[in-house]
Amino acid sequence: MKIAILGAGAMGSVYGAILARAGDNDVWLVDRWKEHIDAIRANGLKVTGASGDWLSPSKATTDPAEVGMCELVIVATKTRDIESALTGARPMIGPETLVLSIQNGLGAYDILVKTVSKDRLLLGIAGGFGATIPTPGHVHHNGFEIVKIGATVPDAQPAAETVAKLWAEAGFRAEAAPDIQSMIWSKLICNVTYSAVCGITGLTIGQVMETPEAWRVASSCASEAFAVARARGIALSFDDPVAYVHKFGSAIPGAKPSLLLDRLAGRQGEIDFLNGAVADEGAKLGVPTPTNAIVAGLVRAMEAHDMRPASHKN
Ligand SMILES: NC(=O)C1=CN([C@@H]2O[C@H](COP(=O)(O)OP(=O)(O)OC[C@H]3O[C@@H](n4cnc5c(N)ncnc54)[C@H](OP(=O)(O)O)[C@@H]3O)[C@@H](O)[C@H]2O)C=CC1
Ligand SMILES: CC(C)(CO)C(=O)C(=O)O
Repeated sequence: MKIAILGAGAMGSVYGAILARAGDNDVWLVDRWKEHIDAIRANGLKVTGASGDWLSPSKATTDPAEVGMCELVIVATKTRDIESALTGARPMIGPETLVLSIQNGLGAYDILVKTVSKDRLLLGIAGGFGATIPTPGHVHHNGFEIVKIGATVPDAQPAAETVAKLWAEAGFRAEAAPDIQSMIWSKLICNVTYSAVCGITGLTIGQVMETPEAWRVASSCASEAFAVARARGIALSFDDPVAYVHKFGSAIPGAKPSLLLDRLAGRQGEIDFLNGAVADEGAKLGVPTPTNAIVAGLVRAMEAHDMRPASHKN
């Protein structure tokens, strides 16, 4: 299958590398980060971490016109960049192209449906990867846990199953998700546990779990998000959110959530789609979310002053 990864940062690079390794796929990494793309074009994409240490044969470009029409475009930008990335990606997207978008948090769907027809739109989650780009041309991932792919309308469910099979054949633990709300909220509960607390303190996921004061705040974020999901009528496969997020974190203790990586790099993170979104949903439904509201406020204050967590012992 001809596939473009639109936004080949930390996660997009992992997706592209592994899909390209499968052999049958013609995979392009497309990103506006020239240094990263130039490094891949010159030396290949170096992958280290949970899938081993290896060199991926993915092709890479900053120009969607060089790629041309694709059968599948995987959007792996941050949520706030989806719209502009899709606008620039027009040469890769025709009437038959499937668009699979994989972001953490709430908000991607509302942006995507403005430009992608629902019968070609798939949403996904990737859980337990903890990916970073240590240097241009090199992606590292702490884990290799789960990928779920779902349709937003029943007509697109067969496409979700075909695409999930393609990912599984490439080596991902991937499956089609019959209920995308459940898929999105289950992952959101994990993200809001760690994103803001790590982003504020600079601690890794494992360090938050080991530090009682940090863990109290993190698990309170999880419990509040679980209560909001319940109030929204989201079907979840677990009853104990704290045990659920503890198991999630235990698989990637060394990982730094992307919100922390963004803070360390002085970039705006996804707080509005994570803890901020839980607080907004809670306010609409009358479910108290004081911890999520406070940590979201602190992250926004840090972003406003470009405050970065101090370095700490690992
Ligand atoms: N990192 C992780 O471990 C995980 C992240 N996620 C989620 O996956 C999504 C992606 O995260 P992550 O990979 O960490 O993010 P990154 O910031 O590492 O990667 C996103 C890439 O998209 C690029 N981009 C933005 N806009 C465009 C555009 N218009 N055209 C081309 N490229 C563009 C960015 O460039 P630039 O830097 O210039 O903005 C960046 O290189 C997020 O929603 C995140 O929450 C999910 C699971 C795990
Ligand atoms: C690392 C983390 C928790 C946030 O970016 C993540 O979403 C994942 O790897 O599943």
